[in-house]
Amino acid sequence: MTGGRGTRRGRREGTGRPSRNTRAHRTGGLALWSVALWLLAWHLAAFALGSELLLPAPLTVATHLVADLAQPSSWERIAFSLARVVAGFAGGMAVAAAGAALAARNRRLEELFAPPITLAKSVPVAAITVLALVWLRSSELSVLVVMLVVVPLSYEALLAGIRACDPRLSEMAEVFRLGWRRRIRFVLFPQLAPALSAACTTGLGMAWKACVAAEIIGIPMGSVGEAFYDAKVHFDTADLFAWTVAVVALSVCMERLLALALRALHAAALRGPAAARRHASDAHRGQQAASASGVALRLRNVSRQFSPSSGLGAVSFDVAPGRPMAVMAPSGTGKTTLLRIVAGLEDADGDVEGTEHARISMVFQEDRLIEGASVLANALLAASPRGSSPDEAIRLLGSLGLGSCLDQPVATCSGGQRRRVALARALLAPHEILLLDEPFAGLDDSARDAAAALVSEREGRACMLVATHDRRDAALLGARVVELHRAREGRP
Ligand SMILES: Nc1ncnc2c1ncn2[C@@H]1O[C@H](COP(=O)(O)OP(=O)(O)OP(=O)(O)O)[C@@H](O)[C@H]1O
Repeated sequence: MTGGRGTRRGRREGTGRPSRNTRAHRTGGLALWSVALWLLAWHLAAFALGSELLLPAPLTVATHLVADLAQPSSWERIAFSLARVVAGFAGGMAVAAAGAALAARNRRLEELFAPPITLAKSVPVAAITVLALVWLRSSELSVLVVMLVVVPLSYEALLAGIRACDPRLSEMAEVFRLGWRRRIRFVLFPQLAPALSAACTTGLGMAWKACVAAEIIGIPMGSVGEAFYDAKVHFDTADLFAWTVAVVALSVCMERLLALALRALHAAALRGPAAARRHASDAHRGQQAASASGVALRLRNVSRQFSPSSGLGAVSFDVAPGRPMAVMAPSGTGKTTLLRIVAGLEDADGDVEGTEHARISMVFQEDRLIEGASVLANALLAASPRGSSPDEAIRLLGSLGLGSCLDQPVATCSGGQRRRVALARALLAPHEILLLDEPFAGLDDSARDAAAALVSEREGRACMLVATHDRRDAALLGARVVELHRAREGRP
């Protein structure tokens, strides 16, 4: 069995202090020694120049900064500009997210958005600011300028992120009919998190730059930009540097806070249904996921031609509830294609009856798990809150030999463990039709026997269709066998 290996890996991942590499990664490479070295270089340069007007020393700047921050009016300035940065950033992110979601669905919309995005990317901040001054008061100006800087950056990062999402996970969500909350939380958000994080951090850094630049031009009263302007006209270079340091510190702090918040949100999202374990009731004990079925699956002349030499040849058979059917054929004959047709993921010629009102559950050819989520959260992903309880999931996972790694992220599980998680998810999802594509691939003999026994015991009333290369699987599940034939040109 492979459980031990996975558990050890899980312990490595799950506990202990972060490694040096992780810590360096989390600080974004801003190591203390490096900052100290650059401060020293600044100090030496200021000493060599010997002119406070041209380049004040770091200590002088620090003194000015402390003096500035001791005045309540400085905090009012910071609050004024911060509010505009936050408003522009939030508005920009919202516009970018909506635009990217629309553009990802429709190429025409992407083409429509391309010119304004290119324009917003290439027009200088100063030009936008001067133009915007024609329409807006200087106090509102920075919100618009920040938005115009944040939108193109975030739009492109988010669009690339959406495009990189795994369509196989979307199919999984479709087959299990996951509600929109679970889709966003488990399918979309974990995949988009890196793009979202990149968009947020670069967007926020640019937001401060754009806001201060707009304020230096528009000079709204009581803003950070006005402080910059005042320092400039009074040749107070030290004050200019002090405000620059304040803005950089604010920008970096906000960036870090946002990254932390996103990481926490990501972790919380993936904890998912497993958290419900604490509140599990025993009310559902012994209840089976498969509903009383009565559904019969009828296939008549079902075929799918992908090319003259590949696809599924015409096939007709019935699957009655409680009478499993195994489709067997050499590799490339169309077993997966047939299961995908029944699941509604593939168009086909011929008739498929019995799926219209039936709920379908499936073990896909690939595991299609939510990588960052735990074994238990994955198993419960498609379970109905009113159907399978966390207690039932824990018992089922225990029967499959996964009792010791319930909280382990599936990304750290072995191939055989992952296969059993995918099987548990399919068994716990409410269904009348169960489609199993090579369900025991990667399992050793004893794990295969145990898994097959569990499936037979639980699925007494479901319509079960299994694709396999192996006659033993059919025998273990007590399934009748239907042989498939390869599609031939001109003869489906
Ligand atoms: N979307 C597709 N576009 C083009 N050809 C496809 C597509 N899906 C499957 N095929 C082709 O159809 C044939 C049947 O594929 P399928 O995956 O259904 O076979 P299989 O019997 O499940 O094979 P295996 O046992 O290796 O998984 C293959 O030749 C495959 O290349």
